[in-house]
Amino acid sequence: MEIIKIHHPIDNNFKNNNKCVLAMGYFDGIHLGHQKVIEKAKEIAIKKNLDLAILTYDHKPSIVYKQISSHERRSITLNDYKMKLFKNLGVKKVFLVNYSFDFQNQSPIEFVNNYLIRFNVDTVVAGVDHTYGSKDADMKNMIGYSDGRFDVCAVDLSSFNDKKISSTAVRHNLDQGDIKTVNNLLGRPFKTLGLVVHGLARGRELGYPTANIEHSEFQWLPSIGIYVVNITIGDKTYNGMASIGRNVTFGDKNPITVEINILDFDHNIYGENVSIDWLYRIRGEVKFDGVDTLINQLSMDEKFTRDFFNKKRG
Ligand SMILES: Cc1cc2nc3c(=O)[nH]c(=O)nc-3n(C[C@H](O)[C@H](O)[C@H](O)COP(=O)(O)O)c2cc1C
Ligand SMILES: Nc1ncnc2c1ncn2[C@@H]1O[C@H](COP(=O)(O)OP(=O)(O)O)[C@@H](O)[C@H]1O
Repeated sequence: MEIIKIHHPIDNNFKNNNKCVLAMGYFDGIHLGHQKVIEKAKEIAIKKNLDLAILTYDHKPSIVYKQISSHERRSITLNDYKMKLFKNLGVKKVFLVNYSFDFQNQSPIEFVNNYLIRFNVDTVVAGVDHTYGSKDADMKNMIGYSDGRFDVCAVDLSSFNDKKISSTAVRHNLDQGDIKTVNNLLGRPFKTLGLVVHGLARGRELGYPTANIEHSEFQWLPSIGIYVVNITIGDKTYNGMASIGRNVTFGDKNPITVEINILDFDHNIYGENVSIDWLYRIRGEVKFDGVDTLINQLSMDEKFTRDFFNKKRG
């Protein structure tokens, strides 16, 4: 898969040689609704024997419109992982556009002429509610802007349990810690990438060593709580139980850390790049009155986690 980074204004000489079917969107999360849009584009591309391409943006378009908090600034899928998911969906080419004030300030017809025509589009596919800049830049009007030069396909919104599937819904459920719903909306386990760093070396004294995972500040994480996870190191995947929290038993002012005790595992993994699949929320974080009650709870969490994986297998 080729990734073409574009800064506005796009080079006058830019021309994509192969005709393509283009799916457009920021696609944060690549949830089932996004997948339906990309699958539709893929279906058309296969039928017409053309390349499947994506037009997406390097950061959230909303940062151009207003000041957003560092909490809102985060994404469900960071760019590297997003590109991997596109590749898995059969995408040949990604046009990764720097979303800036000048880019969004183009008129819709300028956007079509500057970008879509240069991308050599045969068909443009997006969700019915997709917009691509200022006023009137919607999918209904796209047919007029195309002026017969390409086809336009607006894909109906997908729903789950009668509710619209959206990135907002995924983020809301992450904030609620409702991983089961998150994973239903994504159609796969929610995944984050991170690096194993040193903590306070308290875990091994508790009998539950925990790999401390450093994340990108731009990664949207599940809310504080205890979760069943899979952790992948290299090409091996292990079962584990994770804590996202402030380790409140040891003080109220600790920073939020992500820590994972890996079951049936005993190895030094500092410095490993790992990926975590978030599978189930066990409970909230509790301030215990001492180390013994925390250890007792950890052994119950371990039992819950083992049962979870045994049931999955059975
Ligand atoms: C499954 C699991 C559940 C945990 N639950 C709690 C909890 O409810 N309350 C708490 O204060 N700490 C909890 N912890 C965090 C431990 O306090 C933490 O792992 C320990 O302080 C080790 O920290 P260290 O990695 O800095 O050595 C939990 C950790 C794990 C792995
Ligand atoms: N079962 C295990 N789960 C997690 N980490 C383990 C395990 N066995 C060994 N380790 C190693 O021990 C480290 C965690 O030990 P811990 O005492 O909690 O120290 P720290 O506070 O530095 O994380 C991990 O980063 C990893 O290198």
